[in-house]
Amino acid sequence: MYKLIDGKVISKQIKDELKEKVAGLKAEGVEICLAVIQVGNDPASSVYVGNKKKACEYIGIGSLSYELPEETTEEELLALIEKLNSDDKVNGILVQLPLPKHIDEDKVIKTISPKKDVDGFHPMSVGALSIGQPGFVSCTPAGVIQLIKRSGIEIEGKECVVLGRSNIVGKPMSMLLLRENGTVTVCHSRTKNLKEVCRRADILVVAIGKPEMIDASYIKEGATVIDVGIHRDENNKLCGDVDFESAKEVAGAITPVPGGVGPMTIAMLMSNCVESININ
Ligand SMILES: NC(=O)C1=CN([C@@H]2O[C@H](COP(=O)(O)OP(=O)(O)OC[C@H]3O[C@@H](n4cnc5c(N)ncnc54)[C@H](OP(=O)(O)O)[C@@H]3O)[C@@H](O)[C@H]2O)C=CC1
Ligand SMILES: Nc1nc(=O)c2c([nH]1)NC[C@@H]1CN(c3ccc(C(=O)N[C@@H](CCC(=O)O)C(=O)O)cc3)C=[N+]21
Repeated sequence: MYKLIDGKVISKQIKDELKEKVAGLKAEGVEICLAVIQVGNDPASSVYVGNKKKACEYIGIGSLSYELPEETTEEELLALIEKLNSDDKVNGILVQLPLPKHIDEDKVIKTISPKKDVDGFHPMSVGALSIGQPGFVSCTPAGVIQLIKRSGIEIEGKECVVLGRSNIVGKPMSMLLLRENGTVTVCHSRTKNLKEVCRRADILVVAIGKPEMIDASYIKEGATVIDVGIHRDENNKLCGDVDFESAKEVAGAITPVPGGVGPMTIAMLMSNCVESININ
């Protein structure tokens, strides 16, 4: 029998803890504010941005929303970020990705002040994470760690396999598991014997962006399986990178999609916003 790791329940716990903290800060006259920028109107991005605004309201964090047209130039976007960087009332800045092709994402990420980088994507934040210094940690991998820990699963000494090496999920995920004293292997599209490597994992984190690719044959009996992937089919139904129905037969614990990692990403974004007062 597998244990379902419920991201809705765990993210609610985290948001309730933050809500209490924010109320305490308000009583001391400290207000927190997140600025969210969306360029264009990709429907998936609009859902995420909407969820972020709802979470801010629930916790008591102020939010400023900038919905810019698809044709916005890179210069215009950078100018807005600079303005928000120097606005003392703004604690965190989030630019929803992906951006339209004519805008250089790396340049945008680098322009956000590391003090307001609540996504944890700035090279300074990533560097700080890799050498164990304080800084913002990317929300999705931070959420995965919370899911594992709050489910009572130990990471220390475990064989952890991360499937995917992107800058926003796979790489920071491997750094965080290492920080928790896991023994970490990172796999990617050039990995040989992928199945065999995955089957060594006590903890398997999947972030490859391939709908339901990972079935039971990749999973060791009793392993913890965390599915970061999120895909929407033509009927608007969501699925992950893991074939849940197959995987649940061998996994010891597993996250669903939806209701797994997704809600945690937002809870950790809120956590980073609250953290930002210690950085400013
Ligand atoms: N729930 C949430 O909050 C979030 C969910 N996501 C979802 O997570 C998934 C991953 O996102 P992201 O990291 O941005 O994706 P990317 O496409 O940036 O990276 C995918 C990674 O998987 C590797 N990969 C792809 N195909 C294979 C394969 N067949 N075998 C082995 N490795 C493979 C790639 O290898 P290589 O480097 O060699 O190309 C790459 O490292 C997506 O479904 C995305 O939608 C992302 C962010 C947040
Ligand atoms: N600057 C930036 N930061 C991000 O953190 C960022 C981003 N850009 N671009 C896109 C990805 C993806 N992402 C998700 C957030 C919430 C859910 C989420 O709430 N998912 C719900 C379902 C929501 C739905 O119905 O679609 C769930 O899995 O249960 C999913 C994915 C953040 N990302």
